Amino acid sequence: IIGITNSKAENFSAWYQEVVLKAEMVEYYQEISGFFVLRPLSMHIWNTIRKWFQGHIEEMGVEETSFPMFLSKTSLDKEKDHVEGFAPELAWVERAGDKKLEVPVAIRPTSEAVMYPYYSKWIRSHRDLPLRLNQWNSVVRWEAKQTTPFLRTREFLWQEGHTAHLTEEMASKEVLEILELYAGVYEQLLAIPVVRGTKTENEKFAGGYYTTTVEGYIPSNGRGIQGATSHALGQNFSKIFHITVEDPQNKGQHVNVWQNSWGLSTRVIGVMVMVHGDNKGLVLPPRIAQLQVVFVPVGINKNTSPEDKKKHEDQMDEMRVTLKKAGVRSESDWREGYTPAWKFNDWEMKGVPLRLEFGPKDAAKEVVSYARRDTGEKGEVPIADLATKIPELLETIQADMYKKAEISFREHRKMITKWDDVLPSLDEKNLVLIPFCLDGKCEDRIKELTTRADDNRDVPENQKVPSMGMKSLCIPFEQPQVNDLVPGETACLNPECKGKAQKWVMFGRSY
Ligand SMILES: O=C1CCCN[C@@H]1CCCn1cnc2cc(F)c(Cl)cc2c1=O
Ligand SMILES: [Mg+2]
Repeated sequence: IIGITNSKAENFSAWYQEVVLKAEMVEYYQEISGFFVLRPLSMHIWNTIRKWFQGHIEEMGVEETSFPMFLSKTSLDKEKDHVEGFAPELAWVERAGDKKLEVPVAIRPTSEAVMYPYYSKWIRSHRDLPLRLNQWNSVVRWEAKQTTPFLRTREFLWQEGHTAHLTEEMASKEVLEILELYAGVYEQLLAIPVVRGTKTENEKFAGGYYTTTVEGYIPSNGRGIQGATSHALGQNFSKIFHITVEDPQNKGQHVNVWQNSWGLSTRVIGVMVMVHGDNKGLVLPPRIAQLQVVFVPVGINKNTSPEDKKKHEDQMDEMRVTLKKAGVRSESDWREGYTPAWKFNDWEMKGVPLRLEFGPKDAAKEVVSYARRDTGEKGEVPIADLATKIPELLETIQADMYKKAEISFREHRKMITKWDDVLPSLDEKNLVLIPFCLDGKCEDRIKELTTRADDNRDVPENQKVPSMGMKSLCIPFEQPQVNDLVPGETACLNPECKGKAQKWVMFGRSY
């Protein structure tokens, strides 16, 4: 059979793996586990994101760089306090050919330690600021947990931006500008809504000052997922790596620069698959679809005369030219020996946003019949109107996909003011907004209190209720304007906590 055999609702992880394989997005790298091949469909999505993001950061004055992919042990030891937690993820090269390396080198898991010694060398005067460099590369983190395509892989493509500023204000302004671009990648390109906020102390980048984040929501299992992060590093790294400039305000004094670092990875593709995919397979938002429209000839068979077939082909080619001029990426599927129905399934599995069926009856009426991949809605478009109606239809599909995901996310963000309502709400696939004291120990306890003893043993796979506890996802910039939380007065929701709530914090089971 072609098509997806796993049901998204019944077995989400099996469904996901089947979709990314059958839609020809990835291949498992059989030789070494945790690594994957990105195939053209995925690379088109990544390159569309890259072009969009690159255009925007160039406007901001960010320049591109490329640093070596290896870290020396010495430079890693400089920041050993924050590296220690990550040590198990580091991949090392100990030998070249049959020669042992004097000093083993690590493959970059991120590039702070590679880049910042050179920031120290290049940044002398405040006129060298702001220094803003970004690199598009891949990094390796030898994950111990189960890997899965796009979402958790031992190597992934990303961009990592690293900037240095004279003042905290200039740095913090950029942190938010970049975060807004990350939100744009999700909301403008991938039709996925995200909540913008700040990470709590427990969840932020330990080496940094504060972390801002865009958080996504996966309706199938009600879990939150970190979309991308934009960190203010404060002066932490400029102290470690001695990146200073002479203070223009008072000569002779040296100040440590204020730094940011920000990253978005191919994880975004996995989020898109999970949010929009269905039981027929991938559903691609038109703006990132390599193939936006596929023409499938119908009503053509062995009884069709050669001249009629030729005429039909010419008409379809003409329509494709019209669409190309209108900026629409389309193909015709003239594969021999496959029925239209087979072709419909195949293109639906690959997520093509819009199918145009064209047969002799359509030709006689001078129309083409369409079928939307997101809703299945069918209709007709006069051939004469293709150049305007098809781009409009694609934009409608893009907007409707976003709207559907936005409603689903909004309806599954619940403000909770009674502790006993938390678990039932999580079990209904919600994220929760709770009055929280912001204390890291309290957060640890909340995770424990919401971890269900694994009494799922005898429950069939698709009824298994996740037993994982809830983590904080972010402190949303947009705080609910209700008087259920008076900062410093309302109690923290954790029944064991004596503290006072400071903020509404979004918690949930998460990736
Ligand atoms: O998230 C970003 C955006 C782009 C630039 N970097 C930051 C922070 C990265 C944190 N992080 C994340 N993972 C790591 C894994 C490691 F093995 C080591 Cl040694 C360090 C880290 C580590 O610092
Ligand atoms: Mg990690």
